[in-house]
Amino acid sequence: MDDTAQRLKTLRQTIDGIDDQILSLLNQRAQAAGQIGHLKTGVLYRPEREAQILHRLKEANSGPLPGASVVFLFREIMSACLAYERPVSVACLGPQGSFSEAAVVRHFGHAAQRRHCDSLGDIFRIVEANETDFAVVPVENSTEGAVGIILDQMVDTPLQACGEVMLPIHHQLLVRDASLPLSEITQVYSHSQSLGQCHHWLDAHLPQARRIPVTSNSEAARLVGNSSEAWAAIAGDLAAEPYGLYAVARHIEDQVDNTTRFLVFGHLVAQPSGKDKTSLVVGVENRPGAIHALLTPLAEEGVSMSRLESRPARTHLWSYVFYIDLEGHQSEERVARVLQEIKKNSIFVKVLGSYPVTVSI
Ligand SMILES: O=C(O)C(=O)C[C@]1(C(=O)O)C=C[C@@H](O)C=C1
Repeated sequence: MDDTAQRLKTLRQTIDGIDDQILSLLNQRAQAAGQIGHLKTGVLYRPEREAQILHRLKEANSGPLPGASVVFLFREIMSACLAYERPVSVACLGPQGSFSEAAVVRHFGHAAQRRHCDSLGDIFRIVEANETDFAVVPVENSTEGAVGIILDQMVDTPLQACGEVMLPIHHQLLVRDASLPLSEITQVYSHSQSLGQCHHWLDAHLPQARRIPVTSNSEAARLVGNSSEAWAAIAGDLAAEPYGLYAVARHIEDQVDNTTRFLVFGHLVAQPSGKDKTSLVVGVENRPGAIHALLTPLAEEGVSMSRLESRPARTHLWSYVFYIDLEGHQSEERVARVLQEIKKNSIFVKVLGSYPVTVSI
């Protein structure tokens, strides 16, 4: 055996020894999680605890593994431990291969059981009926803005927002026959948001193709996979393989940092994690200075606002509701005082929930 082969053998023995230790520790961890599970009632998932664990390990990490890998690995470890206690079930826009499914996996790990829904309209209903523990829904995209139908449903649902997910969105042009020239594609299918996010690329490369919006990107991939027409779908990587499609153009989104923010909804009220956000919907009178009065308490209490979005109220013509994200948990005194003041200056307030800020990877 030469010198290199000997060194390889020794290093692999070292790795085998480490793997044995990791395996034993993982099983000890799963057992501890199982014991915690016996002390709880109802849903076992605890978003604030998971966020604290990920923040702590990311900060404690001295490398050489990057922080993103540490977060990814421990997310999966917690996912497996939670599944050992009892698997969590999550509704998302489907079919298989959607960005919503990618958001579920990014937040809950691969052990989460996914329930694919045909339309955004079904998703809240499924969780409200206790058919799944949680729902993950898209609320805004960095290129296309708010997802209106979800904003409207957030006002009506009795569910609580208990988590957020930031997902980088990279679009691929998917076809059944990889030799099909782009100039022969007659129709391109995708969710309307995704068609909007690839608008310039489509103008430049597929000017002849009709753009057809469907309920989700993965539904577009499914349609194209089932047809022998010269059609294409715009969807993410996850949607290619299940429907026998090939990516003939990659990263076709107009903005390189295209990101979608999702919220997690469930019956659970997330406890403070130390780094939280609170989302609310507020209706104000249509009078001069109403918004100013609404926002003044934020400045006075030093509470930052990370989002302010207006949307027509469906009850009166030309009146608006505002979607506001505040930094902090509603149980913090200064946030509670701000909410009190906002209530005084508005027609109605609905606190959608407080939840840990997404742990970036
Ligand atoms: O600490 C708990 O409450 C646990 O159930 C353990 C654990 C973990 O694996 O660390 C598992 C699932 C929860 O979502 C949070 C944490």
